[in-house]
Amino acid sequence: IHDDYQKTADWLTSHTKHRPKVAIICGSGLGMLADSLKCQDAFAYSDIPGFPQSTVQGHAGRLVFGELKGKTCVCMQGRFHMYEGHSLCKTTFPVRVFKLLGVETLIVTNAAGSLADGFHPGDIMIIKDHVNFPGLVGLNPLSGPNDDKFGPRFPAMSDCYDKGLRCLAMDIAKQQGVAGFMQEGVYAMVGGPNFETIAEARLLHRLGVDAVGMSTAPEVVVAAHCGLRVFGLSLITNKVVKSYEDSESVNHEGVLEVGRLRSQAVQQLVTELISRMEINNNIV
Ligand SMILES: Nc1nc2ncn(CCNC(CO)CO)c2c(=O)[nH]1
Repeated sequence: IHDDYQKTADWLTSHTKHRPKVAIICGSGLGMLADSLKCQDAFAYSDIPGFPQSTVQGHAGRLVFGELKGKTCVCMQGRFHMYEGHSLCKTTFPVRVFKLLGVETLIVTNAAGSLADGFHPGDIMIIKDHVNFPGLVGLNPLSGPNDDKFGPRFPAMSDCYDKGLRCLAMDIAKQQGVAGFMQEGVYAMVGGPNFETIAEARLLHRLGVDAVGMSTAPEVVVAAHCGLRVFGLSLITNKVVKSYEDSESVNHEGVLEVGRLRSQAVQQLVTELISRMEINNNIV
């Protein structure tokens, strides 16, 4: 289905003059990142051949091209999740399209619940690494015949979150005065759509996971496979319930609320990161 990716890339290339080097995937309640793009060309997912549809509140369903600090970007306002019933090929379809458009760096953002003590709602966690639970049991976007045009049959995943970008992001956070609520940690993907049980939360915590969500890992696996540089961040929207005495329970509205609260800080961090990252002038 390589030509499906190519067909979508060709359709987009014929509908916008923008040739992006950076792609951004906006997580729940973080769609405002696209609003800061200048000279926008925006397309509803429903108008883009081969694109799945967004069905989750807080995920608009628009692909926005534009300029950010002089760098051409493409931004997904709304991502696709396995829990929506999309195949993993579909949830990660845009990543390979971005590769064919000439994108070199992928920035993924998501909302996540925190398991680690010392992580609080409103914190921004730079993703150092992930545990891809669905992938570990074979629910993996790379399953099936390998497409050698994109990458190797057995891709390494030991350095998929670019260290240089993580250091740059932390420096920027210090300069922007937001280091106080910056964290760095391990993100775990669970399938969802239900939130975890207490026993599952305690298991994840025991395994050294710092934050948990229902996305991101498949997109990063596909991005690493085709050689994109990746930076990820999780907006911590709630503390995961780990105690049977705790009456608090999590809900999606609360997740979106924290997104609104921190949207400015996330936007400023990502914008400055994009303006400061070097773009390799690979001739596409
Ligand atoms: N305990 C827990 N708290 C969370 N807060 C946000 N997310 C990320 C999942 N976001 C869903 C539901 O808000 C929408 O994609 C989670 C999660 O997966 N588990």
